[in-house]
Amino acid sequence: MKLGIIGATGWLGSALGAGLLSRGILQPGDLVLLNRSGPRPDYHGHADVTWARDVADLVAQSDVIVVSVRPEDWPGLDLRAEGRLVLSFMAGVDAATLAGCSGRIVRAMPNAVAEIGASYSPFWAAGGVTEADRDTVRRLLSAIGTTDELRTETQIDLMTALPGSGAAYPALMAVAMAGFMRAQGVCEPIAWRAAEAAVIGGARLLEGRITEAPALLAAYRDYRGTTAAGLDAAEAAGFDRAIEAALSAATEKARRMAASPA
Ligand SMILES: NC(=O)C1=CN([C@@H]2O[C@H](COP(=O)(O)OP(=O)(O)OC[C@H]3O[C@@H](n4cnc5c(N)ncnc54)[C@H](O)[C@@H]3O)[C@@H](O)[C@H]2O)C=CC1
Ligand SMILES: O=C(O)[C@@H]1CCC=N1
Repeated sequence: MKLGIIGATGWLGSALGAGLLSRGILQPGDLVLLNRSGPRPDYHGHADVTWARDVADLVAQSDVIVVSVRPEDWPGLDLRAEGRLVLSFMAGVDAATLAGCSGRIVRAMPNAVAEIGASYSPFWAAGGVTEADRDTVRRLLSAIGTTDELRTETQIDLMTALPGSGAAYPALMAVAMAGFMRAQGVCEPIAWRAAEAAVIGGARLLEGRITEAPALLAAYRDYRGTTAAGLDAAEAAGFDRAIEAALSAATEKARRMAASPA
């Protein structure tokens, strides 16, 4: 299978290319790449990939096409992909808009954790996408982590808001936590290490058992110690409401982008 990646040296396109090659899912000769800055002598340690001249050249050489450009760059792309499977990573560009390229459309929502092969990238398939296409999509997405098929396209906007945000909310928490420590006179490196202990160490304890989060919270509350006091104060200050507002705002933004394409 020849895979064309439009935006092959961008954040996600590059992570996908790296994952496909390092995991041996595709060979360098299977990749047809396009970016705006032109061919590079080395693509993740490989010289023998194909660099397309333009979008039409990429389509002509590819069976499957990944669109990994920013949503605002979609209208200028002029993608004509009749008979091809088109896998879009774009937030807020819906299937009705993508249908203009005449390909078989799948939308996936990866995240920046693709960089370390641990993205959760759920996908949704439009009409006309075959079971073989779905297998292809699962195989491609396995290069950057895990996936599930979603039943409705509207859920892509929700996934854009949550897993799509990648490391953003952990980073937001880390900045607030380290900021508190510094404000209390803790030196910079120790403030960051303290935040890392809570954000990364705590997350590692939950890895693979996230459904146990409510039980873990209950255990801290039952302990009736300092953490229980902190949890109560966070809730009283609107922690849940802040998360809800964040996810609602991001989902709404994705929906607005789809409603009025650039
Ligand atoms: N970065 C993230 O965390 C996430 C991004 N996405 C979606 O993935 C898509 C890609 O995002 P990023 O990789 O972050 O963007 P990026 O800006 O890092 O990469 C996009 C690349 O596309 C290239 N490009 C733009 N127009 C082009 C054209 N006409 N021909 C060839 N190359 C072109 C740009 O030069 C750039 O290298 C976006 O649509 C975004 O909504 C989805 C989930 C998470
Ligand atoms: O912030 C963004 O727009 C990108 C797309 C989806 C998640 N991250």
